[in-house]
Order: sequence, then structure tokens, then C-alpha cells
Amino acid sequence: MEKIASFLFAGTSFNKKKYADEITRFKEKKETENEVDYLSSFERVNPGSEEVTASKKKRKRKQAASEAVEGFNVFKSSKKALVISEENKTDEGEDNLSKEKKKINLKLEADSILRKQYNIHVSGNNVASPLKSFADLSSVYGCESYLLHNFSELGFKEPTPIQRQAIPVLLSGRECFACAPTGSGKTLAFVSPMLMKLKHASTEGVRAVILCPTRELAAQTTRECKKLAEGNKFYIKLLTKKLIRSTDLTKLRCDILISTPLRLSSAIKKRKLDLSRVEYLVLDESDKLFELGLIKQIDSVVKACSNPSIIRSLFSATLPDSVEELARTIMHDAVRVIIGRKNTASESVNQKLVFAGTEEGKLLALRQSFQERLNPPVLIFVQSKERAKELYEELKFDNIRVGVIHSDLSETQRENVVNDFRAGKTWVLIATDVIARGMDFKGVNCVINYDFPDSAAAYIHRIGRSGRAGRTGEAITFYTEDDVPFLRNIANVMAASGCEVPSWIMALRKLRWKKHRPKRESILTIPDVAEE
Ligand SMILES: Nc1ncnc2c1ncn2[C@@H]1O[C@H](COP(=O)(O)OP(=O)(O)OP(=O)(O)O)[C@@H](O)[C@H]1O
Repeated sequence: MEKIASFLFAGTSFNKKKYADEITRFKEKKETENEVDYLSSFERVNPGSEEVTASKKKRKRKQAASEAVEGFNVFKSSKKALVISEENKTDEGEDNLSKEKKKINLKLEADSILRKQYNIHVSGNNVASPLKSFADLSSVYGCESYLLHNFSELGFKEPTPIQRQAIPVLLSGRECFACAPTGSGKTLAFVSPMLMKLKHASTEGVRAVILCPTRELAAQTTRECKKLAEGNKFYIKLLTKKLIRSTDLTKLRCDILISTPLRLSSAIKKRKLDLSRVEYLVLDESDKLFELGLIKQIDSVVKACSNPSIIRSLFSATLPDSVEELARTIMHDAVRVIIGRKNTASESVNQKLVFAGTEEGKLLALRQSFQERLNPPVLIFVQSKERAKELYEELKFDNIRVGVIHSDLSETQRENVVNDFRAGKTWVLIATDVIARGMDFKGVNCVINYDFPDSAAAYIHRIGRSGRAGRTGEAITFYTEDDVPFLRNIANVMAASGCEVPSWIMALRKLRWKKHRPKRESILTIPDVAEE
């Protein structure tokens, strides 16, 4: 597949032969000085061939990250830039080179200013310029009018920060790790470049794959993809049980395939689905996909996508270092894009901690808050399907339009529950973490963590169902004595996103957090149901 040359150098005509000596000199410096690398697009190194230890890689990345965070001062103070200009002064014949360098430096400064403005941090060599507006997509990348028309129809006037940077990175043919807050438009950030690069429908088999950790998210992503592709006749398919049963997958006509890892890996194994032509692979909610339970399936999908020029990208609101390390082993020269700070909650959610004492106390507090003020739609998270069923039994007698979703429901039942909540038929949805990630319910006013989340990442994703796309939201987290040892971890997330946290909580000891799912007393107070 064709790789587009770095946007930084688009329109310049640098004579590589003529300046071979300079290139060699700068290359030598790069190896010794660890500075920002303007020239590496001339000599793309294949990182796969480097024998670098994990810790060295980490150090390198940290250095790169801090360079990016320093913004354009990095370029201003760069010794290399000084060396370049000193040498050019002494050699008149290299005037043109000097002009090119100045042009490049100006471009880099402009990029840095834009990145600072939108809190975009990047690391990697020759990262494409961020978008100033959606119009850049047509002026710089030749985007077809249907896509811009669809943005405008959907009411998207300006790209969000992750879209400003991740779209040009992917369009420039680079692999990408992207971490941006919940509700900040990551879906469009990976779907649009895919549509632009695929250009038109084809009969060549599956050309792009998007993996999502749950069926609900896969269905939602399929819908979003279709909305964005409106006007271009792409074959966009959700891999469902029905599709698997009713179709000969060896002849599947499909440009973009969206699936959960389990379904896709079994379709590869049992139904001989051919993914060898896949040009784009997106792992959405990538940290979830790299968890123990799913890693085998991810591995089989990655292996099946055997096209050597495939572009892979990882998107999530939380991206632990361990996942990055693991993912780096399969990615080539990836660019890292972080919006704001890694692993932080959305700043548009007002977060509160409420001490509920006991399980009974939680139910009382919930009922009281609904009596005082119920501002639907409200999402309530509990730690298990059993507890979801119990809370549902309690609330359904309270004259509240309530729904429940958990993994014991059939695919159709789950679909109906989600649709009812989207349509406003139910006001309150009780859920397990099955819908904690990625689900985009419009205008959820409040998320209640009835049961304390089992990790900081789970907290960030759960509360991120509110406060999306520039709206504000609220999150209330109940805690009991059992949860106190883990309070500090959540408090840190709250403080990092600008919420007030009582000082006694911040003074608690920070625990290394393994999955926190204490055995809790039953929620049920209704005797008949409790005895069933
Ligand atoms: N440029 C834009 N301007 C306004 N709204 C946008 C824009 N891009 C996307 N949106 C809207 O923002 C909402 C959130 O987008 P999306 O679901 O992609 O978020 P996300 O970053 O993937 O969140 P999560 O981490 O929870 O999965 C959606 O309703 C989407 O339609």
C-alpha cells in the first residue's frame, strides 16, 4: 500500500543527494544527542529491526514525550537548529537549504502552537501537522465532499483535539496510539481516515477491521460508521451471529468489518474468513482488548491481518504503560497522541463521593436522591449481574421507568434495553460494566456508581457516559467502609480532573489496586423476591 510522504515536507524539493553529507552528520548527532529529528523522513528506520530493550524503549519514549510537551520551545532551543544555521552561514551555496530549514522550522512552530492550544501531546518522528479545521481535510488530503457534507449534517463544525491530530497521523500512513478523554470524538477520529483511504467500495474482500470489546459498542460503531459514510456506497458490516450463519464468509463483500474479538476470531477459525487484505485495523478501547481474557483472540485477529503494509491504531481514554509496551511489539514506528493527560477523567463531569455506610444506606441514599431530584437519563453501575437484577427488582416498584442490562440477557434483549434507554422510554438504566465503555447515550445527566468501581480505568469509563461532546454531567460514587482503602485512587482521578476532594481522603495511603470487588450484602429488601 502506498505510504504518503510526511506532510511536513509536502511541497518542498529537498535534494537528498546534494546534501548527503549533512544528512549523515545530522544522523550521527541523532544517535548521540536524542534530539528532535527533523530529517528522519529521509531515512525511515525500521524499528522492528532494532534490538532495543523494553526499558530503553520506555526511556526513549519518555524523552520523546517530554520534548513534545515542551511545545515549540524545544525547537527554538534545539542545538541542532543552531548547528544547521551556523553551517549555512558559512556556505553560500547552501542558501536554499537554509530557506527550506526555515520553512520547516516555521511549520514546526506553527504546529506546536496549535498543539499547545488544544492540549495535544505527540511523540514520534515527523508527526503530521494537526488540522486547523475540517477544511484542511480537502485542501491538504483531498477529502471527498460527501464526508465534509456528513460532518456538517451531523452538526460537527470543528474537529475535536483528538480528531485534529489523529486524523492527519493516520492519513500520513502512520500507525498510532491515541489516548483522549471519554466523549471526545475518538470514533470519528479513526473512521474518517479509514473512509478517506479506502476511497470507494470494492469487491476485494475485507479491507478494514474495527474491534470493539462489546456487542453494544460494535453495533454503535457500525451505525456511526454508516452515518459518516452516507453518500458513498461502502459495504459496512457488523459481524453478527446471523451474518455468520447466513453468509459464506469466504465470499463476504465487505469494506469495513466491525466485530468483537471473540466473534471475529471464531469466524477466522471456523468459517475461514480471510483478513489477509485488511489495510486498516483499529483496536477501540484497546486497553480492554489487551486484558487477559481477550488477548488470545486479539492475537489471532492480528495474525490473520497479514498484509505487511497494514496500518494499526489503538484508541482509548485509558492507556496503561503496560498496554503500550505490549502493543509496541506489533506496531511499526507508531505515533503517540495524548490529549490532556493520560488516564484522566473528562473535565466536564462534576464528580462527588458519598459515604453511604452500608448496603442499606446506599439504597436509602438512592431513593432519597430520586425523590428530591430525578434528572433523567441516569445510569447506575453495579459490580455484578446478580446485583443488577436485585437493584432492578427494588426500583421497578418505585414508579420509576427503569431498565437493566447485564450479560445474562440475550443479544436481542440487550439491544432492546439500549434502544429503550436511547429513546427515553426508560429514564434510569441499571448496568454492569458491560456498557461502561464507549457507549454514547445522548445527554446522560448523571452516572451513579452504586457499587464502587473495581479500578481507576473502570471509574473513568463509567463516569464518561456523562459529560460527552462538550456537555456537562454529574457523577456520584457511593462508598462504604469496604471501599475506604481504595478511595484515594479514585480521589486522585477526581483531583486530576479539577474536582474538589476532601483533604482527609487525599491523605489516605495509596494502595496498589488489584480488582476491587468485595463481597457485598444483598441489595434486596423485598422478602418474596429475596427468598426466590
Ligand atoms: N467534531 C465534533 N463536534 C461535535 N461533536 C462531535 C464531534 N465528533 C464527534 N462528536 C460527537 O461526540 C460524541 C462522542 O463521540 P465518541 O463516542 O466518538 O467519543 P469517544 O471519545 O469515543 O468516547 P469514549 O471514550 O467514551 O468511547 C458523539 O455523540 C459524537 O457524535
